[in-house]
Amino acid sequence: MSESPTVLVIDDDTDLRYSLERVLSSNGYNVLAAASGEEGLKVAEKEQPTVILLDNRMGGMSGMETLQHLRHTNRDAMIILMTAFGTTQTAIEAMKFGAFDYIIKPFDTKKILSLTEKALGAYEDLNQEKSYTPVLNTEDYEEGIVGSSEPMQEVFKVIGQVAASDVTVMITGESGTGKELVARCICQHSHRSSKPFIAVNCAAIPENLIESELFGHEKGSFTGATTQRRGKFELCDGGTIFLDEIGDMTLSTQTKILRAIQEGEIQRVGGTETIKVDVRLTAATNKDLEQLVEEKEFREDLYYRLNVVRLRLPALRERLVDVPSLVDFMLQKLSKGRKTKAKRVSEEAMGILCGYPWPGNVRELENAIYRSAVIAQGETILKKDLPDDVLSASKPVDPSRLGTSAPFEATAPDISEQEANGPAPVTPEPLLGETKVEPSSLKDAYDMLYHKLRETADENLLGVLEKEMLIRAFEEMEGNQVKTASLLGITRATLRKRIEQFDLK
Ligand SMILES: Nc1ncnc2c1ncn2[C@@H]1O[C@H](COP(=O)(O)OP(=O)(O)OP(=O)(O)O)[C@@H](O)[C@H]1O
Repeated sequence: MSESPTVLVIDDDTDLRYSLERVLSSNGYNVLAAASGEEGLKVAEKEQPTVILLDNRMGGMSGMETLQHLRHTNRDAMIILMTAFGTTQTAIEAMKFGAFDYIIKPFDTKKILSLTEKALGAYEDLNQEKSYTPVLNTEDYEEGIVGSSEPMQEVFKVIGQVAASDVTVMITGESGTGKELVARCICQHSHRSSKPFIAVNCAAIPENLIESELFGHEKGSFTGATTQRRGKFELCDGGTIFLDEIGDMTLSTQTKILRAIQEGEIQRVGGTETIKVDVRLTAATNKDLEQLVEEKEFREDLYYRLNVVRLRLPALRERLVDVPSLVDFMLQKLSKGRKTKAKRVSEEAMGILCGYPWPGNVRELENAIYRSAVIAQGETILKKDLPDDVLSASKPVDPSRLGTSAPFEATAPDISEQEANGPAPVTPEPLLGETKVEPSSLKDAYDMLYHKLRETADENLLGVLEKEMLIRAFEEMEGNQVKTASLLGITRATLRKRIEQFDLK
């Protein structure tokens, strides 16, 4: 095979074919030509060119048809469709059938050369980049919850411990961490698994409708109640109800929920009949319920009832080690559903995904992977396919260096079991100094510190850091200003200024 990259021109226009051959070969390409789709397919299969310039309008097999055949015989080739009609439909079709790009005729030499160059670059990226091969525990895939990091293993343990009993489980964690997924998993592993699981997002239902949604209503109980309707608690009898965003309910609804779980009884809106229900409750919130209790916005007795077992889901940035398996799981799901053809991620792209703090957690990762898989030209997602916000904010890491524990911070789920009638202790979120897993290197320590600071301070990061360093250095030097200044590498005068500035006297 020739050293120079091979370009195949498929066009039934002899003049254009000839000029393309001339331009491309004088720019160092090894050029092959075919005068029809049928002929082009034969040459392409035999010669496996890197780039194919394909005319859309040809007698016999059309460009679009040829393109579809080529995608089977020449999977990695970069195909540029040449079309005289630049319609949106042609563009969409061409990309849908896996073209690298398309160009509208007539075009100038510079344009076709630069596009060919670009296609060649993409080909090289695709073939030279090693794809990342994660070590996976595919058993998790069947459960639908992926995570081999220490914090997730703790979560799984708690799920196992609580699933068999009927205790109320309160799931906390940032948005997108998988609270609903965990609630479903608890239900699947309980004796209620054959009964309904119903999820209700309390924040998404208007205040005046939430009670009717949960407990049902009698005909004529309010304007619009034209028939009797059963609510979620009744529909869920024998099963598990998941109340998401429970912190968003009015006090009156809270009272009724308390009765439903305490007495196992409900009343439809506008009704007098007491209906027995047997429902296991799981609930979630990303609000500070303790604060709501203090502000009398949330009933204290309900709070304690809900907190029989409390499960805190770690943010994804606390368990970046799970990113490779989550990505693989997501890609498998997508390709099974035939939504995309991407099957893997290049090593470089995986490094970027593992170095991004994912403020929107697994949901954000899911969206990013879906988008990248749609954009990817071949079976491998490359750096260029990743969303801009991920590319710009990521500090790429070597995925294999992430180890088995969380890189930034590992916090065991916040679980506290209590007897049904006793209050559950409220476990505060861990503080900066309470990180349970040692960072494996100084770089990890800086990463961890940086992300912690980003969570707590919106600006003046250096100022916050400086103050903390100063306090610690002072403690170590037992308040000796000369030694502290020398340790910090500043003059005593600067130290005094900082003491005043940070009010440390
Ligand atoms: N560990 C996980 N493994 C696989 N997929 C996950 C995992 N965690 C979350 N997901 C996926 O991420 C998406 C968001 O999860 P889910 O809706 O359960 O989050 P949430 O915490 O309930 O979010 P919100 O607070 O916004 O309601 C879902 O599509 C879910 O399937």
